[in-house]
Amino acid sequence: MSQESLRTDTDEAMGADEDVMVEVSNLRTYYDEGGLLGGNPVKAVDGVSFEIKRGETLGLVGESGCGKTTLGRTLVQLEQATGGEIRFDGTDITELSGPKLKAWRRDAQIVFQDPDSSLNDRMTVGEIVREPLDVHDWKTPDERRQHVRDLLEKVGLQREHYYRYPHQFSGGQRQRIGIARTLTLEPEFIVLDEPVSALDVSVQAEVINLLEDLQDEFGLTYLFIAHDLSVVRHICDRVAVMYLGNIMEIGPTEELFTDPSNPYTHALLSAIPEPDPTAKKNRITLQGTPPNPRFPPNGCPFSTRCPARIRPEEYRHLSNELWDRIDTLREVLRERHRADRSVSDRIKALLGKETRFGTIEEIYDELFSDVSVPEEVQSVLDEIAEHVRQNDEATALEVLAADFESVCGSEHPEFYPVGESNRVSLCHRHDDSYRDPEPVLEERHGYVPNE
Ligand SMILES: Nc1ncnc2c1ncn2[C@@H]1O[C@H](COP(=O)(O)OP(=O)(O)OP(=O)(O)O)[C@@H](O)[C@H]1O
Repeated sequence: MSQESLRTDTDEAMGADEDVMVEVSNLRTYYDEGGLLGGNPVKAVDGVSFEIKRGETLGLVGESGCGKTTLGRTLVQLEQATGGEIRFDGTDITELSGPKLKAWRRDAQIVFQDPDSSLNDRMTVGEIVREPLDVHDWKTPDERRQHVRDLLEKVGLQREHYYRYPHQFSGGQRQRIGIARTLTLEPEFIVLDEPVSALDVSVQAEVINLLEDLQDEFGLTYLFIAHDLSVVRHICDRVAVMYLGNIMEIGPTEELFTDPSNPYTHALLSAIPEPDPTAKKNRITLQGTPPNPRFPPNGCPFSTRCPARIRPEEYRHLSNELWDRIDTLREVLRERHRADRSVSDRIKALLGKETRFGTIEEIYDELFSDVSVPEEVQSVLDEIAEHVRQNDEATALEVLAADFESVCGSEHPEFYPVGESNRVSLCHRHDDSYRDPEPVLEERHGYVPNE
């Protein structure tokens, strides 16, 4: 489905007259692009599109390093977008500069995870909270002081705290100071980047309640970045699930939690710890770690770890175990292909001596010695081994892809409408030509959603 038809469908599902505040289209934020050494940039945010409605809280979840902070920082222009658009009430803010950018910055603020590192210990609380007003030359000094004292009260501190220093406060109180500072210029939109993760569990709920109260009082719109899925479920109206710079699924919170569609959402939700330690947990265990965002896989971003990856029809009879080993071989070859061999490794390889890479025989011994490998698979493995012996991992990967690859490894999926509200999910399995993720997850991993 194209982005355009996706938008139309989603608009219909959500009610086209909803008041959209932020519209993000095909946004990319790359680091180290065109650096001195050239090479591949870090694709921290790699083409995301979504909307945030006025007054709502959109949650952003995903494993560490998937690009959540970069996306949040790009939305408030602390990071420069590499491509795409961010429209706030229709204006593309990636195009703003100079006084126009400065004026817009009043409307969008960010609360950081760690109140300790975001507050200057040599300034009084009053100076910290007042600073944005000074920068923007807001009204008179007297009115600024008055406004700051009012704000301290609003965030649950006292007016007298104006002359104290941050180190005189607890972690929860320091986060309240940070929140007061973001409110000084009366923003409409706030990115909350893991605002309670650094706090004691006992004060997390208080700060969450404060954020909810402030949202009601000032009509704020939030992007709420979090690791803790139970907090997200409590506070967010909708949730976006991110993996390797992409949004994999986005939709209303309760629906997404009770009826996930994307294999990655299934995996993420199945990893939530069970409150009852004796309960049998129905889990999907993801192998390995996410790929390096400098070298995202071709095709679907989740393809290298997907527990529901589509397999080529002609090899459907192979056992799950053998498929796991073939998938591992692909990852080993990808690693070897990317790894920069040291000079001494190159010399050793040229002299026919052992290098840290190990031989293909050792790898095959590890992977395939205890599984039954049919002849047609063995002949492909032999061909792959021959290329690896010539240090030609690129051709080895091509041979592997030609035989064992499916659409997941070759084509970037499109968004498909799923669930009751037509929320969207990025997965080839939503195409009618393939089986849905759920029966495949059950067959391969014994995983039954919501069991
Ligand atoms: N300034 C930078 N220069 C180069 N790479 C960066 C920079 N900042 C982040 N990255 C990389 O971009 C990717 C996304 O990082 P980001 O911090 O946005 O992820 P995240 O999902 O917020 O992670 P976490 O949950 O651990 O905070 C990571 O691979 C990270 O190493």
